[in-house]
Amino acid sequence: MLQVRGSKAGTEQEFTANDDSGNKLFSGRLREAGREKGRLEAVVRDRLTEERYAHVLAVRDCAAKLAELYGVDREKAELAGVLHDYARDLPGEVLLSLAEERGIPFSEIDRKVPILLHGPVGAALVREELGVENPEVLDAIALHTLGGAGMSMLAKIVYVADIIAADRDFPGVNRLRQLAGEDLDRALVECLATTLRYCLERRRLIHPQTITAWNYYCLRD
Ligand SMILES: Nc1ncnc2c1ncn2[C@@H]1O[C@H](COP(=O)(O)OP(=O)(O)O)[C@@H](O)[C@H]1O
Repeated sequence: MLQVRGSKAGTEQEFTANDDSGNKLFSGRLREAGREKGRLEAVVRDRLTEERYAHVLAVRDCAAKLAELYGVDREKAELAGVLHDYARDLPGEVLLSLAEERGIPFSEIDRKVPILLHGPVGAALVREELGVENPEVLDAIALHTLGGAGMSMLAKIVYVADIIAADRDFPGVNRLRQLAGEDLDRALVECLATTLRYCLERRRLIHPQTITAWNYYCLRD
């Protein structure tokens, strides 16, 4: 479990967290977000629908298990898991204007499907609002929907966990879960394939970043 220490000061709380080696992952002042003092989850819960919050907890737990399995820092995996959908319930026009204000690049496809910006915008917001500083955690949040070339182990774990978490239910998910327990890179490729197949079958747009990721990992297979 992510250790987040909170100390009440007026209507704000000071949050800090360290990784397994004691390095600071983040510290920041947050407005008091709920009755569970000191719990980052409460901050996230207030931003999301009930269903989305349940998904976030499932991704956190799945990412923690994968991190243990693959020797990745569990605290970072839990932090990225809890925060990955921080911007997921913001309206499309808000995501676009937040991206524009922060100089986050976006394409014609992002303009058409602005929800695809919730990863990079979420990463920017958790840095600004929660003081999350760890670049690997921020990167994992930014890449969790579209993937990308040269992902870190942490980013791969969060990407895969988002697709195979306990709340997900679609044909083939159990095979992906089994694969994730055996070979993270193969699981990543199969999860990318699942997303691409999903979009193709519905004749949806496909973001080029996911195609870049697909080609990158297929070339390395
Ligand atoms: N690479 C992609 N290109 C285009 N659309 C995508 C891509 N990846 C995901 N999507 C679509 O974007 C929406 C949001 O994705 P995501 O947040 O991962 O889904 P979910 O709501 O299941 O958590 C979904 O409708 C999904 O199908």
